[in-house]
Amino acid sequence: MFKFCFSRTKKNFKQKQQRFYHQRIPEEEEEEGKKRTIQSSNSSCSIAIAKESQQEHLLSPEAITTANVLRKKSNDSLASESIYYLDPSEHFRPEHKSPEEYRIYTINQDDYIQKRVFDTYRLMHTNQTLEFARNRLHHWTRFDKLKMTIMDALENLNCLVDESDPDVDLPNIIHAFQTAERIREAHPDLDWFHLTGLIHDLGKLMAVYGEPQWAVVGDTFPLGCQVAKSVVYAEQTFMDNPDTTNSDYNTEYGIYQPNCGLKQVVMSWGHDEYMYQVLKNHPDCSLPEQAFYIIRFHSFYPWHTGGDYYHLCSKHDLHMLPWIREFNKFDLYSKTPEIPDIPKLVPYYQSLIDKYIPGLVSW
Ligand SMILES: O[C@H]1[C@H](O)[C@@H](O)[C@H](O)[C@@H](O)[C@H]1O
Ligand SMILES: [Fe+2]
Repeated sequence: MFKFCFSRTKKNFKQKQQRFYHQRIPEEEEEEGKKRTIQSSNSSCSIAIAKESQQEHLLSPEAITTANVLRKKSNDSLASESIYYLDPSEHFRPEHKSPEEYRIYTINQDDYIQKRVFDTYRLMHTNQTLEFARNRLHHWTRFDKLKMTIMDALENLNCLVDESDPDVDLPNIIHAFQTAERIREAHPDLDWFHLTGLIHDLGKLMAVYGEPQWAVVGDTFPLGCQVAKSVVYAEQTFMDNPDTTNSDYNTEYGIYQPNCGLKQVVMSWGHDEYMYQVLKNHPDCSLPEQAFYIIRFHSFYPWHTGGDYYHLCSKHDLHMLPWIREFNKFDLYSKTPEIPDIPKLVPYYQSLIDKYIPGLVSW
């Protein structure tokens, strides 16, 4: 049984209050909810990953798997432990944004979201080197961390707020269902596409299990070659990255051959590549090729939206680009304050999981 709650600092909650209708869950109900979730949760998933990091916006894995109280913990000292329930019945909030109001990246340190986004990219662009990405690929593609179904993995996204995203300040599971439902509305017959929308960001699970957000979330970019201008904060955030002064890596092609194809390119390490690898490794995954491709490159904005890096693309990449662009519309513009009625949607998406990615998945 899904329950979508999270606690907020008083300050943040005030901001949120302007955007959401919510309802405080009284203490007894909170306890009740806890019991219900424990009874119905699948507690069998084993966790073999170090649980060292208790980062902001993350709940410890124990808390998720044992109590399964789906709420977000803040490190802010003002944090109240109040639990708020986002009421899914209140659709159609007034303040929808126009397309131009999405993906705003400024260096305004007074805006807490912009500051959070900038800080995440600063860390990412300082620490993502070719060597780092190769190392993380090796680490995460051992698939020896845990075994968990797709639905349980999704549930874990309940406690992750993506710190790189200026357009979402909600747990990522909400974004998953928002994207999936938008695709379903526009392409009712493409059930694999609905499921792709639902799981495209599932690789962010790495952040719940210890990987810092700068190595999980955010737009991706190729390593081992020059950074293009369309990479967000390209001018302000790469000065401390050692690869930018390595003469093997800082030319237009760097280590790559012309039109070698994106599958040859080492991208900055993150949730796209990880989820692609997880699905590729799952023996019973029957999603079509487009789904794999969308999942692998949906965050490569400097290419699919910025128009850079075409010199590394193969014909196949160009052939797949329309799918990425089609997907991107729903991924990006579904980021609204409308909260989908997730429990109601679960049976439909469970049927798609059973069809395309059944069973326990190795993470
Ligand atoms: O695909 C998206 C996109 O790249 C966003 O810009 C980023 O903030 C998110 O982390 C990612 O999931
Ligand atoms: Fe993503």
